[in-house]
Amino acid sequence: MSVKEDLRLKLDINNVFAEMIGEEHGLTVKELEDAKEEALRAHQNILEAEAEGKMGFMELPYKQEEVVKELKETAEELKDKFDNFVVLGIGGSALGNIAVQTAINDPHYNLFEEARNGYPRLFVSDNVDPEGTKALLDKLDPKKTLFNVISKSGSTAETMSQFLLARKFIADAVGEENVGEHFIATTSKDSGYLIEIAKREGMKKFFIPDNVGGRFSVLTPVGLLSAAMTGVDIEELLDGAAYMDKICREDDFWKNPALVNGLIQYLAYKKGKIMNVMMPYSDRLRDVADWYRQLWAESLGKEVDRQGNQVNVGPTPIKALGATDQHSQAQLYMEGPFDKIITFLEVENFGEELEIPGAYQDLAGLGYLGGHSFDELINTEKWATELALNKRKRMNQTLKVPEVNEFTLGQLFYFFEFQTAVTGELLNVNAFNQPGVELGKNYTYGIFGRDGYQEKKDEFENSASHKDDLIL
Ligand SMILES: O=P(O)(O)OC[C@H]1O[C@H](O)[C@H](O)[C@@H](O)[C@@H]1O
Repeated sequence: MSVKEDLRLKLDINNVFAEMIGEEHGLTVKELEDAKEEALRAHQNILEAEAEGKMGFMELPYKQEEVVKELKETAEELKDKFDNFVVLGIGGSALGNIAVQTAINDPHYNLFEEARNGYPRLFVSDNVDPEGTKALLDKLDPKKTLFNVISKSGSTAETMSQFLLARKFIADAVGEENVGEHFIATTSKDSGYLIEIAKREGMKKFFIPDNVGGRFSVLTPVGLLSAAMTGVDIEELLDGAAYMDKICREDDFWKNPALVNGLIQYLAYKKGKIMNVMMPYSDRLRDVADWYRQLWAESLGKEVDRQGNQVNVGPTPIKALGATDQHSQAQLYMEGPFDKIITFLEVENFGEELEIPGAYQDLAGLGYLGGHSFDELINTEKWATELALNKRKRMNQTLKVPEVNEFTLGQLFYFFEFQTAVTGELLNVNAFNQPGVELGKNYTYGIFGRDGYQEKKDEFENSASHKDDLIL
């Protein structure tokens, strides 16, 4: 067995079957068998769309040699020049960066980390809360700070507002003429304002392929630059994705976990499991669940199907963290409505063997802990939760991650992206647009636009939908 085989993700779907959790709430193997042709058709459609150049995310593991070289050179050149590397982006232009950072560099990654191993500190600023935004700038020495503005559209209000502020912050410190050296733009090659600005200011630029949507873009320079700047092995990330891609191309249904799971998710949804919980038992995978939430929600939550019929479909993704949320969410998952399918992410080997010291042997309810290790404890808690869910007839399954590293993380990203495409096909929706979000963006623009902000705000507040609001 090669080293890479040792690192292959394993999907354990036993606990979705009726034999395990009961006729009424589970799926039967026959149901999957009967529907497997639908999944294979979905698979075929995806491969055909890929051949037409419409599935950009599937090209990423293979077609980025030049980009990877440039990313690595850039990181090598700039990592010593700057103490701080700040990503300005939102949604698909932020969540992947955070997920990589938490998984590979620091399981407790947050905005205020210390510098490590000669790499700059990474900050990801993905909101426009005035206090948070100001607090971040207060932490930075502008002369030692490099911003990476990420926006595929190049016009997202939150990101561009942050950019305008960051630009002034830098210009005030180093002068207008040097602004460009403190910014890298990651955007579409030829649409939107960011590319125009990048050219004007002489910024370094990286591009997001047109056929890769924001939420599928973690393995483009969107996610790869901050990874490279902080010492993550980006080639291993892409190798992991390529390895999973091969598995996802398998046209024997039962050998293709993305097909099997895409179909399970679809059938579960049809059976009323409209809530989709992702629960890693691992701090490192905490933000993968957050990244997945956007992927699943924006891809599958749709008003119309491919033929334009109103359908209003979409499972609601929920993120949880084991064991923490056993003490917050588990009660609902165990006894609440039968409307959930839970996916656990289980890590087989943690990087740390931490023993629980033995003491108080005379106290039976405590003495049993000593001598075990924390990795035994967290996984035992996961197994116990799984058993309790089975006893309550709750559909659940486990994706086993041999260990968390770049190669397995690349597999995880790719697996979920492919599975999302499959479930989108089965739901007969376009998994690659987000018209609902665009409407909100347009309203922001309409209200916030240059002229008459106050009048428009008053009009909005007095509009019919707000008139009857209860004022506390
Ligand atoms: O990268 P940008 O164009 O700035 O887009 C950032 C985000 O904007 C919207 O909210 C879209 O629905 C997301 O899919 C996207 O990731």
